[in-house]
Amino acid sequence: MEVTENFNQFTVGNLPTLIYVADFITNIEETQLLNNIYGAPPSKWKSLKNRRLQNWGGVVHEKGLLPQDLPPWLTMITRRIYEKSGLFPSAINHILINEYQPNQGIMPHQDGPAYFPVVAILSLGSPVVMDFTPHPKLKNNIIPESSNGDAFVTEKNEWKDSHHPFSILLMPRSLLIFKDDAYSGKYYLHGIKDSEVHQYDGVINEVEALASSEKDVEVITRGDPKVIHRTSTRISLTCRLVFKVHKNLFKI
Ligand SMILES: O=C(O)CCC(=O)C(=O)O
Ligand SMILES: [Fe+2]
Repeated sequence: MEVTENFNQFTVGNLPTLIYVADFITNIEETQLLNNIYGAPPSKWKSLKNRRLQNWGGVVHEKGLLPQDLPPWLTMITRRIYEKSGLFPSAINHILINEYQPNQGIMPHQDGPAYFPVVAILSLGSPVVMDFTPHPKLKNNIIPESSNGDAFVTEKNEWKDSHHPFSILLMPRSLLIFKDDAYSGKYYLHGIKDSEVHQYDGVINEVEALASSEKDVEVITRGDPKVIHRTSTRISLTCRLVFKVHKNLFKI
């Protein structure tokens, strides 16, 4: 599937295919989303070792999705991503909402096999740097994590010659979409460091990200080194499509 003309202008880096859209939502929409997320019943949160998450759209199993209707405050966003990107073959039906404290992150991983291989991540709150690392050659250290069907992999410093590590700065209200090599666990893992200071020297989208950052300027040091001070919580919405949807639990 081709990126819509509308979104083609937002591709960043040299790799197929990363798209960074600054200010995909407004400040008001960001506040409304945060109100809805924190207004959800406390039981909606699941605590992991290094972050909390909410799962929306149903439970992802190896064999597909046991679907649950998405609330309108989420479909308002997923419909916009679906329509503007042109990258999903049908409507987005699964959203993982991750919450990170300033000293929390997500270890390098590839997204699970149940998903159509395109992911859209909407960022709210504190900026962070996401790192893309070439997949380790050694595959004997995969640690499965059951919460969302994703496979997590411990870090190694080996990579294929043609694929080098790179990073991307994720500002609040921005949308990141990646697919192809950047998505495929064969080539890259993505992760976020669990440190309160993130260096953004050399990120592939520095110009695009900083162009819209006036009001976030207090957390960004433009000197040497270029760093972000993560002073507040970050929330991300990981929006994906699970192709196989099971209407009936007992047929799985
Ligand atoms: O929080 C993020 O930006 C990344 C989340 C992620 O990679 C995932 O949920 O699989
Ligand atoms: Fe991921």
